[in-house]
Amino acid sequence: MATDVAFDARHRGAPGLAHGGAISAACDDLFGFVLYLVQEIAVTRTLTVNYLAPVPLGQPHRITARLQRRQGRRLHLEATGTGHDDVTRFTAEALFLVVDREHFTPHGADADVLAMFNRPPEHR
Ligand SMILES: CCCCCCCCCCCCCC(=O)SCCNC(=O)CCNC(=O)[C@H](O)C(C)(C)COP(=O)(O)OP(=O)(O)OC[C@H]1O[C@@H](n2cnc3c(N)ncnc32)[C@H](O)[C@@H]1OP(=O)(O)O
Repeated sequence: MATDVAFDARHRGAPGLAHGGAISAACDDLFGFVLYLVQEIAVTRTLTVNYLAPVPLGQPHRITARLQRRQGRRLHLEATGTGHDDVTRFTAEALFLVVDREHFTPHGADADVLAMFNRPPEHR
């Protein structure tokens, strides 16, 4: 699974650079899309981002994510963020835990929860 993202002024941390939280969110979000490929309902338990180099605003980066291994309910995912200049500026590792649909039903409208399992959400 891959996405191209160019962080912009909304994601600014230090002047001219993307905030680490925005980078982390982008990785977590893409991991959520990997779940559609592996056909598992799961949520993030841990997320570790390795910030290897500053990420300039306005420069497209390709984030690729994949399931690295599975161990029972535990899904180990990994991601890499690389600029068009071939510089890898961040990587991420996450542990997702498989949950039942009931994990979501107390919090969202039934139709919204059902729709989430039928198709990926609109890309934001
Ligand atoms: C079909 C396609 C559908 C796709 C759509 C999907 C939905 C999309 C959603 C989009 C999402 C997008 C992303 C988002 O934004 S997800 C949003 C952010 N995440 C959350 O809100 C999750 C909040 N946390 C929880 O709800 C609970 O903690 C969960 C449900 C995760 C686990 O609570 P639960 O009570 O169930 O489990 P447990 O605590 O007994 O642990 C279970 C097992 O795991 C082992 N363990 C725990 N920690 C670690 C660790 N650090 N290293 C190694 N192992 C660890 C633990 O020892 C145990 O092992 P075992 O004893 O069983 O052997």
